[in-house]
Amino acid sequence: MSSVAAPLGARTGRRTLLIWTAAAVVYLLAVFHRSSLGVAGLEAADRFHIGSAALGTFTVLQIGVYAAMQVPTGLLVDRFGPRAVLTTAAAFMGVGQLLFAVASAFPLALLARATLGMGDAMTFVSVLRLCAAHFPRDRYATYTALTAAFGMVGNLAATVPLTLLLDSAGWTATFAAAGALTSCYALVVALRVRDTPRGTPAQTTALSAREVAQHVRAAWSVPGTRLGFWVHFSTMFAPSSLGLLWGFPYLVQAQGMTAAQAGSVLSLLVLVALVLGPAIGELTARHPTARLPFVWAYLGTATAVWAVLLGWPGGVVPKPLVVVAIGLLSIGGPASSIAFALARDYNPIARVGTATGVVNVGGFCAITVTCLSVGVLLGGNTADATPADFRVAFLAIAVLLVLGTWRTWVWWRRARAAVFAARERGEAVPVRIRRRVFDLPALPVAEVRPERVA
Ligand SMILES: N[C@@H](Cc1c[nH]cn1)C(=O)NCC(=O)O
Repeated sequence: MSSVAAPLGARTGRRTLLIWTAAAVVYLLAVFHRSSLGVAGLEAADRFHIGSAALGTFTVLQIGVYAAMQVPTGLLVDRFGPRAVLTTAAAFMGVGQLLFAVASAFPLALLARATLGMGDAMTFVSVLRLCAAHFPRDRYATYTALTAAFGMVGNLAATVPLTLLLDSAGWTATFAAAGALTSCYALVVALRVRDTPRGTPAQTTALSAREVAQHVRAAWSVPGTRLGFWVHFSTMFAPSSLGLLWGFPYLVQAQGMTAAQAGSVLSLLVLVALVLGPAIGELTARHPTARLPFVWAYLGTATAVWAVLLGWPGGVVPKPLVVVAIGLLSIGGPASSIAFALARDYNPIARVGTATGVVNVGGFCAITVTCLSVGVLLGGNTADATPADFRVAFLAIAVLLVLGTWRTWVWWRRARAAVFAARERGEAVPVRIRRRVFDLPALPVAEVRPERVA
């Protein structure tokens, strides 16, 4: 299958940038809606008469729905194109938020958040599929990172601006306005977004039920996709789990910070990602061979950070060290975007949506497992948890980090072996790498099917 994306080194036109911006705004809205409970948590507890455990259910449900929807989303976007899926995503998020605005009972509110989660789930993969079609391969990492930066802006909008709106306009008006605006934006997407550059054919494929399974299997069996899955798994879950659920109680209850201090420290997760993300995207776009060394540097740093946080006697760490630790962990968000460049590089364009969905499952599975495990290990009563309790509960993060690092190592070596084998067959490979002492011995050529390496 050939790629009809723009050629390498091609200039990006104004029209392409407008199409991408219209699509990336949907992701900005998705992250805004996703994060909106962060500042509305106390009000939600009051409104739905629920405690902190039930409040956590909102987050776990939303992230669980998101993870479960990634492969279906990838398939949908490969079948119908990003415009149709993004339009549906904006409509889902709008309806979900409108429902949340008027819900006064917990079950209805859960349904609203699940609807929102469905829309959210359809967004990022669609925007990246659009990037793959509109930008040359050597700009993909840059636009992936810039798309992620739009998300960070959405996250920021869900902090102080949303707090002010909630304070002045109240729950129903605020969420109804956010929902209505998002529903209307679905129209903008339908009218403005184009799946492919002008003059190029559609890149969608209709598949039978049997072919759907083959399509997913084909994406999953590519060593580059599998490496992306584990890179995403290992890098993104810690900063996201802290930002979405456990960071605030950890900083307040285990580290003795005030609510305001904890909020400021957690805002580092967004600010560092916003500033460093595009720089990391540009660096890895220019130097694809730096992708995995960067991931290893992050994983080494994260291991050291957790060793300090969890190994500190008594569990109460000096505050400046906590700030540095959170700052370093926040690099995991931008580092996780490297995983999408791997999916893009090692899959044909018609399968990039599905491969991106597969990769995105990695991080969100790890976030779901972390959020649930930490809650279970804390014993359900977060309000009474001590620093020692948090140390035990956060061991779940250490376990997932070790698992993710090990699998990344395994699939890195396999992906490199596949690249060497493809090169020996005279095929074009996306990165120029040299054999190292840690590389696997050369695979028999028959073990690496041609379509595994683009
Ligand atoms: N790579 C992340 C996004 C990110 C980048 N910088 C900080 N976070 C990702 O996988 N996003 C998917 C999503 O739907 O948010």
